[in-house]
Formats: sequence, structure tokens, C-alpha cells
Amino acid sequence: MRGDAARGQVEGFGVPANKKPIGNSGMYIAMVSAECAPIAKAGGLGDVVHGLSRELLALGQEVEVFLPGYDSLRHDRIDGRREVFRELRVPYFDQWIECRVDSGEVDGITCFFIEPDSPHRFFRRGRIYGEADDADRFAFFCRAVLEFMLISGRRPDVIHCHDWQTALVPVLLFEMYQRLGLTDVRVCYSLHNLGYQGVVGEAILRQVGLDPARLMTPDRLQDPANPRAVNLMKGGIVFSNFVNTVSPRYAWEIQNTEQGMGLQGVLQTHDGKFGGVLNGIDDAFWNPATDRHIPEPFDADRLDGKETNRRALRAYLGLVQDDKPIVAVVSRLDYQKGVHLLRFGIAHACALDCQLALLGAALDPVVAEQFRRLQEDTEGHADCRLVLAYDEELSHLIYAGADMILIPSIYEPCGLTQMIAMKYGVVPIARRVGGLADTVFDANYSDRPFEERNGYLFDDLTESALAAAMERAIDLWRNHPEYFRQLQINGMRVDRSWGRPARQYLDIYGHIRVH
Ligand SMILES: Nc1ncnc2c1ncn2[C@@H]1O[C@H](COP(=O)(O)OP(=O)(O)O[C@H]2O[C@H](CO)[C@@H](O)[C@H](O)[C@H]2O)[C@@H](O)[C@H]1O
Repeated sequence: MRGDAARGQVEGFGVPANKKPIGNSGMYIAMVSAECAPIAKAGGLGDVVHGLSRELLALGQEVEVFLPGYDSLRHDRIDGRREVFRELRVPYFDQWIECRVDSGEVDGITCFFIEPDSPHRFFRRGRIYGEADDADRFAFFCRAVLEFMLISGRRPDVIHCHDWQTALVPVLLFEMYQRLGLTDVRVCYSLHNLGYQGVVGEAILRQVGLDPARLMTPDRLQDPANPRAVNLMKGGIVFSNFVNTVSPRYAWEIQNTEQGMGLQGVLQTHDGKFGGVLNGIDDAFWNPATDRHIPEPFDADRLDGKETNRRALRAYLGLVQDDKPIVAVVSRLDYQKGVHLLRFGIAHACALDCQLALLGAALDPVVAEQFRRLQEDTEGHADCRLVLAYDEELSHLIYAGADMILIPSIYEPCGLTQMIAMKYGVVPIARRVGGLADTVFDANYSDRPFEERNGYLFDDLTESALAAAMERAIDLWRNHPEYFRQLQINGMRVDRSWGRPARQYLDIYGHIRVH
């Protein structure tokens, strides 16, 4: 059965030519991910897969993105979707599940959508995450992607996997699929969030056809805290050819502090193949000079254009038109983001006579309830509005209209919010952790030259530390508007595009590929 490509292949569906290498040019990269913006996005991971893929394409690489065929995909953003493969038989315990594979273009990127046809309805849940069987769903996806590559003749130079959901790809590749034919394929594995490692029972290994007796050892997939559990992210780290996280500072933190959440030792063992690559943002989508979601374009030389957007934001949210600083929050409402400090920051901004605009969505029911109550309490308030939803379009208007943004994260691998905000002339008030520490430089206390200072930082996870940083920012806005404006311009002028990070990834791919 295996290798019988003709069985399921739909006519006219080909394999990309593996262009021959000149230096690092002309590689074939397969991105395997649970998210890709804008069609399947729950947070920053989706942005990274989309932005990096587009930049790699622009640099002349062959890129294909492999995703689960969720029923919640934004179908309106996929061009030319069509079935390319049917009856892909993917082993599942001692049976198999038949999948269909569709392809389509998303902003010029070729994507493949794997759709299992089984009573489990793995990807027909109306959302990406938050299901009791998430580990089972994504483990199946990992095996299905490799099976599809094998049978459809795809031989990427590098598979680039992301986070715990796709961590079994390198394990399956090196334990099984290299011998079956994916011989020269290498893996780069990116860690976007150590708060979710995929710690589950060992049945997950049997599900995908791996042998627990062989893999449940301290140097392989055994969880460092619970010897009876599998740690999928650890498996991804151990089995990949290169591992990176999404900022240099977070790379240091997870090897050397509690931020490693139990994986410090594994990351130290694999130090020789580990590094940090700071994310970029896609400046075709996050650019105030060309953004079609905002009423008035602006840039660092035309900052006055922000005023129209401030007015539009107030009007949209029903805030009173009053010349007060607008403090924003755009965030997943998750423990990681410092939800207790966010709640304090909302109250404190109002107490300091600012306006407050929050856009946030919570998966956790307890956190969702806390914010729903806060929303109720602030209903009808002239200066405060909480929108508890995921709303991409509104996020653009908030970035365009706000003056400051609160980011009191407990940990932050990179953080795109502060980078997008700064592009739109919003001054971040952020905790000095992870990628926030790599990108935000304090107006008063940084050792950087003034032209590089762009925000406010605090260290302690306390209300008083956040309050002090907010008060410094608001004081500057009120009493020294010309300096505040300079901070905004400093943040806007930095090149945060994917050009540099994409070249760093190309170096990594070039380093690990088989020459
Ligand atoms: N309610 C809402 N409505 C609309 N848009 C919303 C929204 N809530 C959040 N967003 C958007 O989602 C993205 C959030 O990106 P972040 O990088 O800040 O966080 P996230 O924790 O999801 O990502 C993880 O992965 C990324 C990528 O590596 C790391 O930068 C980060 O540190 C890590 O935690 C931004 O584009 C933001 O505008």
C-alpha cells in the first residue's frame, strides 16, 4: 500500500521541483503548524508561520505549509482550494483513518489541509484548541503529514515545526519515516511557548505507532517531572536537528531560570543546537501607512494622522471624545499575560483619568468570567470599554488609535503585540521579560541612546511596579508631549520586518540540511 502514490493522487497535482542549492538559496521548506494567519490563528504562532513563510518565498525558497483541515478555517481567505489527494490512509493505533488532502493559496503561500474522515471529528470542533483530546488530535496530524509527504513524493530539505502540537514530527521522522524514504529530510523546531508542552500519557506514542518502551527514557520523551508521562515538546527538542525559541533573552531564560518550566536541563544538554531568533512582523499587514482597516493612514513623518484614528476608535467603542491618553490592551487573556495585573491596569488607567480600550479573548473559563464581570461593571462608562472577543479588524483600529499599551506578561517568548504597537506609534508599558526585554527600551532608565528608547519597563510582578511605569508614561504624555512624540517616533522607525529573521532561519536551514 505504502508508496502507491497513484492511488490517492488527484490528477494534475505535482510535487515541487527540489531546486538545486546555490548557497542557501533554493531550498524546499515544509512548515508544519497548528496555526497560520489569517485562516487559522489563535495568537502569535499564526502570525509567525504566515509572515516567515511569505518572506522565505520572497527570498526565492520553495515553501509549503501543512495544516489540519479545521472546519473553522477562514475559507474566504483561501484561493483556489481543491482536493489534491484522497484516501490517504493514516495509521491510528492498530487501525487506520482515511484522510483527504486539499490545497489552496493563502496570500501566495501554498497550504495543504489534512482532513481525516472519522467519527472522532478531530478537526471539526469549531475551534483550533481547547478540546479534551487536543494531544490525540495533533499527534494524529503529525503522523498524517509525514504519511502524506511520503506517499505524495514530497522530500523537503527542512521541515520546520512549531510548538508541542507538531513535536512528534521529528520523533516520527527519525524513528520511522527516514527508513521508509524521507531519508534526507532535516528538522528545525521552534518553541513559541513553554507554558504548553503537551504532557500526556504514553498511549499517545502507541497511537502513532511508536514504541513507549524505547522512547520513555530520561534522555528521550519522558517528562522531567513525571516519569510516567510523555513530554511531547521535550521529544521535539531531543529529536530535531536545530531548536530555537523566538527571542535571545527567552532562550537564555528557559535554559537558566524557572521560565524553562522543567525543560532547563534538556535545553542545556542540547545547547549545541539551540538558539534564539527574534520574530519579525509582516509589514505588508502591519503598516499604518497602508492599512486598509484604519480611517487615516500615517507614518513617523505624518504622526498627526493618528488623531483621526484616535477619534474613530473612541467613536467605534462609544467612548467620550475627550483629549485624554488612550491606554490599550490587545491580548489573549491567559495566565501568561499577567491577567491579574491587566485587571489592575484597567482600574488604574481609569483612576489616572485616562481612557481604556481592551480587546481580549479568554479560553480559561475562570479568567473569562473575571473579565465578563469587569465588563459588566464598566458598562456605560464614558472612558472605559472592554471588548471580549477575537477581532482582527478591531485590533488594527486600536493600534492606530491608542497612545500606550499594557503588556505585564509573566513570561513572554517574544511578543508581537509590542512590536505591532510600536509600528503604529503606541508606547508599550511592559514587563522586562523575554522578547519584551529585547525590543522595549525604557525612556528613563535604558543604557541605550535616546533615539532608541521607545517605552516603559518594570521588573516586579506587582501592582505597584506596573503603576509606577504607567504613571511615568502618562506624566510624559501630559506634561512633555514633544518627548512622548519622540518616543513614538523612535518605536516606529525600527525595522521589524521579517527580512532579518528570515535570513537567520535560512542560515539555520542551510546549516542542518543534507548537502
Ligand atoms: N482578542 C484579540 N483580537 C485580535 N487579535 C488579537 C487578540 N488577542 C491577541 N491578538 C493578536 O494576536 C497576536 C498576539 O501575539 P503575541 O506574540 O503577543 O502573543 P501569543 O502569546 O499569542 O504568541 C506566542 O507566540 C508568539 C510567536 O512566536 C510569541 O511572540 C509570543 O511571545 C508567544 O507567547 C498579535 O498579533 C495580537 O494583535
